[in-house]
Amino acid sequence: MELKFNIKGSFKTSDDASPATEAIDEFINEANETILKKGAPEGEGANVVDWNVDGSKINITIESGRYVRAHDALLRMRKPLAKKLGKDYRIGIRGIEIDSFNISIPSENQDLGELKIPYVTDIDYNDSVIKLSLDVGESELQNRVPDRILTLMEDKIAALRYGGKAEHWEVLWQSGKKEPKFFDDPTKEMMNRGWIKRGASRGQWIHGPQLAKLFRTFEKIVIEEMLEPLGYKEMMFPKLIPWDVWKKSGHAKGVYPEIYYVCPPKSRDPEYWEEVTDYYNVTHEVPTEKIKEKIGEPIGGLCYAQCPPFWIYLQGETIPTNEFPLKVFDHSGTSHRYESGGIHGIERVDEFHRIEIVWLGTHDQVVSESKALQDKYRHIFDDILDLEWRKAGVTPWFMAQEGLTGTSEQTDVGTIDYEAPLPYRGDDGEWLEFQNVSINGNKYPKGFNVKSQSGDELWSGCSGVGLERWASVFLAQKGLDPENWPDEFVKRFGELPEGIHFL
Ligand SMILES: Nc1ncnc2c1ncn2[C@@H]1O[C@H](COS(=O)(=O)NC(=O)[C@@H](N)CO)[C@@H](O)[C@H]1O
Ligand SMILES: [Zn+2]
Repeated sequence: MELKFNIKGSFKTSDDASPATEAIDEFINEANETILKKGAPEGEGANVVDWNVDGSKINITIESGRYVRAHDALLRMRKPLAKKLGKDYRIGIRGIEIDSFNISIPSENQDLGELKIPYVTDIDYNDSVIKLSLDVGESELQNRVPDRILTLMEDKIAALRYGGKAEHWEVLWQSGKKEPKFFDDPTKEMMNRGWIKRGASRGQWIHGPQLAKLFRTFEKIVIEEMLEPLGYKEMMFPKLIPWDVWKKSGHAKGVYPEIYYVCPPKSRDPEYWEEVTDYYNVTHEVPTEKIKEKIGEPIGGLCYAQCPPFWIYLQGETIPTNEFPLKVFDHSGTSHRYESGGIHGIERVDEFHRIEIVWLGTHDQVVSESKALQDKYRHIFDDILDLEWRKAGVTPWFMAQEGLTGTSEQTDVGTIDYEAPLPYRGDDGEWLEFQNVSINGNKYPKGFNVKSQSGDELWSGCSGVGLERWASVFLAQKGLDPENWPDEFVKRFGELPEGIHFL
């Protein structure tokens, strides 16, 4: 059974179209041979399988497969038919009405669960076919809504077929084994020594002077040993992300379960909020139900991937060829993800600190910049932090964040995860991803319409350095006592600051 479109609709005419029945018959027979086959492979295309004139309505039934889809066929017919009726009978076509629209999709997998898809009024599962009934009008046809519904359904069926295909993962490089200096959970040890305390919010920590200095030393090393020598310039990217950015970065396709949403107040007028402030002042409870009525729709959310908002800076611009490769980085604020349940140490938190590195240029420039960064990272992890670590090729981060698995068709596009063992997890404990380097192909320059004066296709890459993750790995392998830390690191760290003491 093939994919099938079936549409029953009508052209509404300005006058009774019965006198034109002969001409309409001629038109439809010809259309079945010409415009309804144009662009379709041999034997494919659309067919008018039934029609009749009923006063000022020309009722029509069109069937098709994947090529020249029934709704496209209907739209293709409108203009030439109107021309013919206008010229010979002075009858106009006022519009298109859709009485029924069905898409039948062959699929062995039927358990798609309870789906709520816009414009889909019914989903009927019978032997290996999923039949969708759509309730759409002419403007939805113009806006390609049926095609997007089909793509969405085929993605869902494909995801089922791969059975949530395991994430792509292959080791690319591995350092030598290193003797651990420490075997406990660094988060527990840091809490014992007052280096950190839990923040008031879910998955959030407050970093004491010791850990803050560790983070700042990591940043100093990344900037001095890598970003400055490679010519990266610091910028400051926004941390409140509106939907428009996530629509262009692709996150709007599937990041909803993990976003910390942001809703603005409906009014700044203190009087508008008086009921809320009075309620709190009397009860010392925050009336969130009342607040919900007084705030608007979410305008987006807190920073999630850190690089997307940067692209608004370049959006719509053409950049001189000799400016490439453009190289920037940001570490101006926190990222927030509503991570899955379970309390984790600082390895997986809802609020984290990251250096986001972004570079763009031609394909060759982006690939060679990625290699240059990887060389510097190796120098940092081998010669300064003295870590045991490895690199693994994985599903590109931006695909994973759109709910996709597998790898990109574009060669050279992909993400390299940097992973390290945490001795306290035991010999076969899961290694922790502590940063990554990605080549994102043309996705961002295209998504944000950024051009090069040369007209070459622009590519970009990004690398995320998670400071909580670096700290987790470094402290898990080296412990919290600077006398056990590598000299090259201590040289850059200096003295361990005194923390705050409690009685
Ligand atoms: N929940 C989290 N807690 C701590 N660090 C995190 C968390 N999520 C991501 N990170 C850090 O951020 C890095 C990059 O995150 S990512 O989702 O893999 N990639 C991206 O978002 C890319 N834009 C590169 O930053 C991770 O390697 C990790 O170091
Ligand atoms: Zn990024």
